[in-house]
Amino acid sequence: MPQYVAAVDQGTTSTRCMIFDHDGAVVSVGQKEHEQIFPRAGWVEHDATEIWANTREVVGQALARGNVGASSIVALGITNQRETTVVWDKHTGRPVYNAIVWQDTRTAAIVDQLGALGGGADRYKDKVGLPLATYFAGPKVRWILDNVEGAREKAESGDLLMGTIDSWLIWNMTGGTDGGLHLTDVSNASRTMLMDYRTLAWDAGIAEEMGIPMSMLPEIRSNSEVYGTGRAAGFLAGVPIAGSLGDQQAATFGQVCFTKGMAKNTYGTGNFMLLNTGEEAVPSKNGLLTTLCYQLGDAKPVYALEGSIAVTGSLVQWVRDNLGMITNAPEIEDLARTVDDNGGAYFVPAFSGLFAPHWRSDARGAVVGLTRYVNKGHLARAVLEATAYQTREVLDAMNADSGVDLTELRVDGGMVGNELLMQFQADVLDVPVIRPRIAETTALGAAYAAGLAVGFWSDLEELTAKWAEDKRWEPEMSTEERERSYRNWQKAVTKSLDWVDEDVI
Ligand SMILES: Nc1ncnc2c1ncn2[C@@H]1O[C@H](COP(=O)(O)OP(=O)(O)O)[C@@H](O)[C@H]1O
Ligand SMILES: O=P(O)(O)OC[C@H](O)CO
Repeated sequence: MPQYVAAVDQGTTSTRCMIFDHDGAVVSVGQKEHEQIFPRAGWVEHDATEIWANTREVVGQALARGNVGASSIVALGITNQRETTVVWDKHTGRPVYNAIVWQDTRTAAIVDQLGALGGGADRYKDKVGLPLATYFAGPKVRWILDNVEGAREKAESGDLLMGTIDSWLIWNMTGGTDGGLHLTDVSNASRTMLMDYRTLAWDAGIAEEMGIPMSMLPEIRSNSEVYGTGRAAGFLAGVPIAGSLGDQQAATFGQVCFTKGMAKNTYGTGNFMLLNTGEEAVPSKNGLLTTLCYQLGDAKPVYALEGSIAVTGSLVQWVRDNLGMITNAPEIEDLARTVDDNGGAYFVPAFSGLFAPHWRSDARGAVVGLTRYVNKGHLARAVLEATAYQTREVLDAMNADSGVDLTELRVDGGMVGNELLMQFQADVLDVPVIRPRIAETTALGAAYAAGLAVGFWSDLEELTAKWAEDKRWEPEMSTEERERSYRNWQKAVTKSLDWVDEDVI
């Protein structure tokens, strides 16, 4: 009987289940979008209960579409939108508040207060590798405990659990209120601001400063080991849950960036470039994050430098949903191809402030360079170019921090189907951009981690041999044009800064 590995990819916009065979080929897919909740400007929430229901549904869809029985699944891997935070009651299994999403900026005041204790944005950076920013999970827990009636008392009496989405799903999959396992993995834990990246243990001092009782925190485990088995009704009963990675680390794993100096860039809701720095954690001087890349069982952890960009594909969604300029995301390419250039317009999508390499929560979106000449086509170009320019900022920081001069960039994610963007990206970076044959690298990476843990695949060499190039874009732009347009982008960024103050929501 053929055997398979399943992966659940719980992303910002949708939840997917993908079933892979031994060659790493996709056998079937189930997918469902969930509601994006925007209660106020800058706030972004998900219903964690809906996410768990969707997870069960898409697993059922994938099994049915592939005509695969649960008994043929040798392992399940999980990968997830990172930093998005759930706090739930361990007796009822109900979240006390919606999940606060990674893009949400409501913790700006908490973050400022913590920085004011000394050290500013760098207060915890030496320990956790991250600047104080609204992006990360710890301050989101603090906000829930401060703002949801009764939550702090319950947390202090040990009745509440916190987790990123991996923890929430694993707890539910393994039985929930009936003995569900409360754990997370090193990659997700490294996004909380609560884990010391050297010891891979929670830092009690930081948790205390953030007002988070240690009893809420999950146990930290490696990315590839059998954590437990599926126990929830109707959910892969008895299947080993054997891999868990944050989605960007999973994509790095799926792109087989197993060697120091290899990097990938994922183009989804946001963009995330990760460079494998080997067993050495490299502190950043240029606005990048020092983060866990992966740890396989008892092996030494592998670290990464990461450039996180908050808004890339979600700008295309915004153009579709809020402006109605297009009816689906790929149409932006057709619109952009109606003109030859951006007509002088630059779009800085600082909807959640600016992440790497700026970390400016006071920034907000700006379109500059407008004249009566600019039309919809030019704006569509400016929207796509924003992704490429933000990636250039991150790549420059990556080269400066690591001393590695990247000679090519492996790409994946929903936006890499956009050929115009991929060519412009190669032009702006002046390095070739390469798309792999299996573009679903996030789910693949989680499947690889789970399959390795149960011996379905033997080692990293076997996985490396499965990677194959699909398409490559070579730089074509003149140096003069590249640098001229990039200077304009940098000027546009300055116009988005210093916008939020007490009068501006
Ligand atoms: N052809 C395209 N051109 C531009 N953007 C696209 C295209 N196809 C998808 N996108 C964008 O990519 C994102 C979806 O990518 P995906 O990797 O599925 O995201 P996530 O994992 O973050 O949910 C959406 O934000 C969408 O707007
Ligand atoms: O769900 P994605 O693919 O947009 O990824 C979100 C990131 O993990 C946020 O850090």
